[in-house]
Amino acid sequence: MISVKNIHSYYGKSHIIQGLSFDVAPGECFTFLGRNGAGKTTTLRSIMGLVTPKQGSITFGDTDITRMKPYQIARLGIGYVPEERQIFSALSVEENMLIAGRDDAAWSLERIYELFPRLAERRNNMGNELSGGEQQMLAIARALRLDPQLLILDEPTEGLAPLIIDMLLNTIQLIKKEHVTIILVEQNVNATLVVTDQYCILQQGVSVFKGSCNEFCHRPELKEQYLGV
Ligand SMILES: Nc1ncnc2c1ncn2[C@@H]1O[C@H](COP(=O)(O)OP(=O)(O)OP(=O)(O)O)[C@@H](O)[C@H]1O
Repeated sequence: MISVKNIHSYYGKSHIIQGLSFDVAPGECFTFLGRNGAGKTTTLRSIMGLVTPKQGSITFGDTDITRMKPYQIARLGIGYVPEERQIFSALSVEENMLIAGRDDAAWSLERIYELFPRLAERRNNMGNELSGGEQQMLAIARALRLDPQLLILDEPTEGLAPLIIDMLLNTIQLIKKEHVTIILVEQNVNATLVVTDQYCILQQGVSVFKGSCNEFCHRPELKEQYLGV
C-alpha cells in the first residue's frame, strides 16, 4: 500500500527524520509511538507532501509520491486528519461534510451517520458547538467523504476523556473493517492495542522498534525506555 524508504526530512537546517523506512500493508493499522518531538507528525507531513524529504522515497501503490503536491497526494486516495482537526466552526456538522466530499462518495452521509450516530444527532449544530470528541469524529468523517484507501490520523484522542477515547478507537476499528488502511500517531499506547497490527517507535527521527502488536506486547521494557509510561 505505502512504502517509505530511507527518508530524511528537515525544517530549515534541522535534520528531523533521519533515514526512516517502513511499509504498510493494505488493510492494516500501522501505529507510530514516541515521545513529544520524536518526529511522528513530521513523518505524516512527509507522506502528505507538506514537508518534502531531501532524500529517500515514498511510494503509494505503484506511484512515487515523494515530490508530489499535497492536493495531488490527497487525490490519489490518502486522507489526512491533522492534530488541529481544522473543522469549519461557522458551518454545521452536515455542511462540514458536504464541503469535503462528492455527492456520489461511497462514504455517503447515511453511511457516515451510521458509523458516528453522535454526528447524526448533532447534524445541525455548528462546528464551534461541538465537544472535542465530536470535533474529532467530524474531522475523520470529512476525510472519509473523499473515499480514501489510506487514512492518516494524527493523535485523534488528544485531550479526550477515556470513554470517548475507547469509542473513537472502536470506530477506527470499524473503518479498518471497511478495508481502509490506517496510519495512526498516538500517545495513548493502551488505547491503540485494540486496533494496531504493526507498531513503529520513533526516537529523534529514527525507528528504534518495528514489529507486530504481539511482538510489542512481549517487550514491556519498550514503554519505559522509549515512551516514558
Ligand atoms: N514547523 C517547524 N519548524 C521547525 N521545527 C519544527 C517544526 N515543527 C516541528 N519541529 C521540530 O521537529 C521535531 C519533531 O517534531 P514533530 O512534531 O514531528 O514530533 P512529534 O513526535 O509529532 O511530537 P508531538 O507528539 O509533540 O506532536 C521537534 O523537535 C520539533 O520541535
